[in-house]
Amino acid sequence: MPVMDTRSRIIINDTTLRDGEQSAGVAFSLEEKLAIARELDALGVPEMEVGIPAMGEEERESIRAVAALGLKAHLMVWSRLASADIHACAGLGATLIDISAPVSDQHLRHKLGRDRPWLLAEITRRIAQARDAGFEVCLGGEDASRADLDFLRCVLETAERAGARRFRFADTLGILDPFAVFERIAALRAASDLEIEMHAHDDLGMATANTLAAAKAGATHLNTTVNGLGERAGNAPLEEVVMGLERIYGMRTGIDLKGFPGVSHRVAHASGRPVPWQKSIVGEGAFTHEAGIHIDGLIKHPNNYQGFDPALVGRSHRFVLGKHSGTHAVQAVMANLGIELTESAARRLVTHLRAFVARAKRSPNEAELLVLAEMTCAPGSHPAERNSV
Ligand SMILES: CC(=O)SCCNC(=O)CCNC(=O)[C@H](O)C(C)(C)COP(=O)(O)OP(=O)(O)OC[C@H]1O[C@@H](n2cnc3c(N)ncnc32)[C@H](O)[C@@H]1OP(=O)(O)O
Ligand SMILES: O=C(O)CCC(=O)C(=O)O
Repeated sequence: MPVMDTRSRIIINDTTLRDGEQSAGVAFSLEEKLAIARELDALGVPEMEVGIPAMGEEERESIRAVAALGLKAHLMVWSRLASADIHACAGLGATLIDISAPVSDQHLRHKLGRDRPWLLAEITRRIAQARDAGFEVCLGGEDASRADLDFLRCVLETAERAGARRFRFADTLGILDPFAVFERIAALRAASDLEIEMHAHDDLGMATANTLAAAKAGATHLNTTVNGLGERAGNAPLEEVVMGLERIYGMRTGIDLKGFPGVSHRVAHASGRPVPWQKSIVGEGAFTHEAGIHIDGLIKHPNNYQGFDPALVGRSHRFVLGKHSGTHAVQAVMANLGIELTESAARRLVTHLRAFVARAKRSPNEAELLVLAEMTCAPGSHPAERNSV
């Protein structure tokens, strides 16, 4: 098993503006595209895939506008394995091109109506064309997960000979698991000097794990999208991949983790795809606690119930009271509202809380909590146990 060199730096190639926008029904306005590009650049994302020039003049204009921002990030454009597509990519200000080549027999036969020899010859021709147009070339291996591994080795060899610098391994349908990704990327790593970029989809909920497995097997570049936005079930989320690399493997990506909430909010708003409440890192619930034992543990020492400090990603712990609250949580939350409760008053409040949540199917807000506290401490309900502060 090849061991990843944790001193090397993995390059994030974020494709929110290409595969992210391919999410059904999503269309960024020019202003939204520019704002997302600026924000990703400010976070230190080193590469961005910013669009598909073959789509037409409006798309090309938006790519020119992103390039005109003069960002630090290198810009990539996406192209089919077709002369006209590559031609459309020229002169827009992007330095990198991803030329997408379907590499599985399924796609070759049943999508393009072609065969393997045709593909190898076409790869050579189109990479030469893109190099002549001044591009650094990534050959995109569409449906690489279903491609024959020996043929894939041939594809990489052909691409390298033609002047490509990178091969993108696309798990187009999101069908691999991390062990299979590791094996395939390690095999290609051993066979080729090309940069290797992993492009994962989340159809089986494996996108982040597969992307990290690729990094461990020697991939040099990883595709991400903010919030995991993307085709069907989406792509590997930027925030998860970066945190996984940094926290699990100790690899620095150079990306400002504290900027995740801001860019997540911007992309959720621009795409009209809200972030699920429980979504890791950027979801509202990711650092929200109700369970009594957890809140008691967090009060005693944060490391009891945190895998990493939420401040690292610009977040903080939030305590809510509900069905699963314990007395320590009740005392802590009420103290924040200026009400000191004895343990026995807190116990009675827990009973009121449970009744409230069973009725309302949600946690009480601040005003409702104060009413519950009043009920708990009302005459006949041991008022001596409450000390307003
Ligand atoms: C897995 C991925 O994410 S790949 C990226 C997919 N992204 C998109 O499709 C979004 C943008 N797409 C578009 O705007 C349009 O599909 C366009 C402009 C690219 C093409 O539109 P059209 O010319 O109307 O073709 P249409 O989309 O109907 O069909 C796709 C054509 O591209 C061909 N094609 C598909 N992939 C490739 C490829 N990698 N290389 C060469 N040809 C390809 C198909 O075989 C088909 O060709 P055919 O007409 O000879 O059968
Ligand atoms: O560049 C490529 O070929 C990959 C395209 C893609 O988005 C995918 O296969 O999921």
